[in-house]
Amino acid sequence: MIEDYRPGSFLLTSPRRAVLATGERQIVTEPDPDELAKRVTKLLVDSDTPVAVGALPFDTDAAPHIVLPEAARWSGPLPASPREPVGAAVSVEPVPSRAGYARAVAAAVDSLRAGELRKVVLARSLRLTMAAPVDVRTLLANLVSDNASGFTYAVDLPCASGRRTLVGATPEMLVSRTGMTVVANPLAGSIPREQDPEADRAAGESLLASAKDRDEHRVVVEAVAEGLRPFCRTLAVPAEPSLVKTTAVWHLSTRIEGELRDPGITSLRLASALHPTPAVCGTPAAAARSTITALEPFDRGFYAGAVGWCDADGDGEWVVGIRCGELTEPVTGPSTMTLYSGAGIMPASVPELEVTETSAKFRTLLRAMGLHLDG
Ligand SMILES: C=C(O[C@H]1C=CC=C(C(=O)O)[C@@H]1O)C(=O)O
Repeated sequence: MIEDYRPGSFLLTSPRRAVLATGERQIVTEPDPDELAKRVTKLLVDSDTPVAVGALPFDTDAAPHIVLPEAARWSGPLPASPREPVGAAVSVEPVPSRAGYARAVAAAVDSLRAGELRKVVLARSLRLTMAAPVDVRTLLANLVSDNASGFTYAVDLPCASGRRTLVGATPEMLVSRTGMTVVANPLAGSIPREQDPEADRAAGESLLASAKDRDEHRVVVEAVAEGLRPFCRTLAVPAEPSLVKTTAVWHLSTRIEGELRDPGITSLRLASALHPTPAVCGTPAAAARSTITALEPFDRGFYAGAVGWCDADGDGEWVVGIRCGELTEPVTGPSTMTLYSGAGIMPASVPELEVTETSAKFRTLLRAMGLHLDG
């Protein structure tokens, strides 16, 4: 299926299936969640378009980008393929610097200890100026090969001229709806993987035992359960997190499953009810958002948003838009790829460890691009 990806297409793969959508019949940018879900469902029911695809930005006041494509098709999980080079970077600019990020984390820890906040997620970026155009199809194939148990995606984003594409491989599913069954799988609490298998296992176990990480995780599970409860007749929330791993990091994970009260609630409506969870924002959400605005020197755009699809029955799958880069291809001049990586900050956070954790998270994209850089 990846062979058929073209610039401008939408692709989302999961361990169960992949969806590829091409062309744009209509774009919906309504920010109100109820209105957005209603409008998209009406367009799907009134047309022969099988699915709507797209992304919600991090900022819930900003416009979503939901597309009714010309054509869409599903396949089973995508196979791994031989790795191919993607392209070299001529310059790499960390924004903020690693030291600047450590200072922002220290400032957030001060606010957390003062009791204004319970948790906040702070991100940093790496701006890569590319020596040659990036072949997104090859990048996607490399991401799929490295992240068989994750969700690889490419979304075309609104752009005044040239092209902007969000590309990534996230381990985190925000929410899926299949008939009356709703599943959410929040992740939060992380530790970098180790090369040595014994040390790697020990790192995972230390994460599972870490009080700071379990608190950081609990905040997200509580918010997701609270967000789903009004829509669900039943909701099963495991008391204990489990471990999941990507090639770069271990995470704490909790799979929540519920049964919908009302078949009219679509996967898109559920996604916008949950987004942004404290896995990307914090608690309380409004205070966390102001802290993010004050401490991060960039606009997140669609990083830490949601990416997914919704069909005419309301079924669909939405993932958290992390472990990604935003590729900007201007009409003239070099392409840039801005990678984003964030970490949940708690009162017990140590700034240098959050720098190391965000470095490890950059590796998902750096590795798939064939770049051996220490972000
Ligand atoms: C915000 C990111 O990760 C989130 C998801 C899983 C674990 C996280 C953590 O442990 O900090 C983050 O909350 C990111 O990768 O940019």
